[in-house]
Amino acid sequence: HTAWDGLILGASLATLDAPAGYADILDGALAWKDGALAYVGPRSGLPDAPQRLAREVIEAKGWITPGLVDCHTHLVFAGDRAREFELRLLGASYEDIARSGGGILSTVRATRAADEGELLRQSLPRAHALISDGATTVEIKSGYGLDFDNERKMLRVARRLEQLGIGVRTTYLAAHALPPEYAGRADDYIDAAIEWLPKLHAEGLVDAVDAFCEGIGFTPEQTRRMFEAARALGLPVKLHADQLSDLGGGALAAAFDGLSADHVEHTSEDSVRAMAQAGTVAVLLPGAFHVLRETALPPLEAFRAHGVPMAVATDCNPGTSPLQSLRHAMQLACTHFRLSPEEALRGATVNAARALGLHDRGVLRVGARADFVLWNIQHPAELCYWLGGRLAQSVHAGGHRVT
Ligand SMILES: O=C(O)CC[C@@H]1NC(=O)NC1=O
Ligand SMILES: [Fe+3]
Repeated sequence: HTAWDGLILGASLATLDAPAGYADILDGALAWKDGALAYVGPRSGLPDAPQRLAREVIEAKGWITPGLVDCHTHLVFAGDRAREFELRLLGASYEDIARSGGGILSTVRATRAADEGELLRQSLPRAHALISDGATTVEIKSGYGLDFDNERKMLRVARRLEQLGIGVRTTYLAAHALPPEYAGRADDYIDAAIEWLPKLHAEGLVDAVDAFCEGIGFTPEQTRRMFEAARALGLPVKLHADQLSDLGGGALAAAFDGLSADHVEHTSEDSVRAMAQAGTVAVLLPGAFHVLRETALPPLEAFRAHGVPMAVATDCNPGTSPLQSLRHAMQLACTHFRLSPEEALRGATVNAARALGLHDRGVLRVGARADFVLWNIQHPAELCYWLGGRLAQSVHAGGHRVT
């Protein structure tokens, strides 16, 4: 279990008889000041920590971990696609549905029809669900608006979810699908999406830029143009890469020093090498793999062999991954991708923060954001073991208790 080093702050005194090898176990006490962790370590050394918290930790039968970071979600959207779920169970493929005007475009129609307040109202329950299962930072993409006003509306709603006390990082994903008004004119649409970007960035609505590089999405050349526009504004990039086929998406993200390449089921070993070279994180999305009944596994051994950090995220979206628990995504990553529970937890904390270009969270250390979760578990592997259930006793973000 020494591989857990650096991940688990420690256990309450009640569980100090935890499995041998948890060399870094402390008595789980911690303190914060102004939203950052001011002290971690034995309770006896606590300077001015809130005694209430110290008592809660020490007397709880639980473990503390860093707050979970969900580094890939589409959680702002209107409507749902339950009917499509039925059609896929009757044999329709995801691509068939997309090509016949359903899929992403049906969510685009619903999202365009909802005003900002309604979009926020429909998105709040999904954000609350992620938080109640341990998420304290959530990445949220646009990509169901596909015109300036509606992409802006989505990004504004994403920013407003910070009202829940969590960290929010926004990603501009106008290059998610071709809207009907640009049917057959993908290059013209990319021109328009590039034109909207600086205006949205000027309003403080964009933290990163993404694209769906796929046969049913955009070409590598169109993706490259989107990325060049991001680079011109100093914005980092990430990519929906090699999800259904190998278009060299992993290498394309790496060529722009991308924060991450996501999905990566069909990513080649050459792309893995390029990702390792660039420090690009591989974001595994086992929810979409599971729901689409995908069979191609991401090149996990290549990621491990080349030292590409692996993150795990929900990809919370109405089509391929209507998943509202990052802990459940961790379970799926272990079951489908054979990640160890330690790799899955690292993938939802340290590596997920890295996939967002953040270094002040995903780990418990002095000076980091005071984001942490107190779990009702006796062993950290339980986070990946239990399907469902409510394991989080309390969730703390930026020095405030959010659940
Ligand atoms: O089906 C949806 O609504 C989004 C699907 C999601 N977007 C993407 O580029 N790949 C996905 O799995
Ligand atoms: Fe996605």
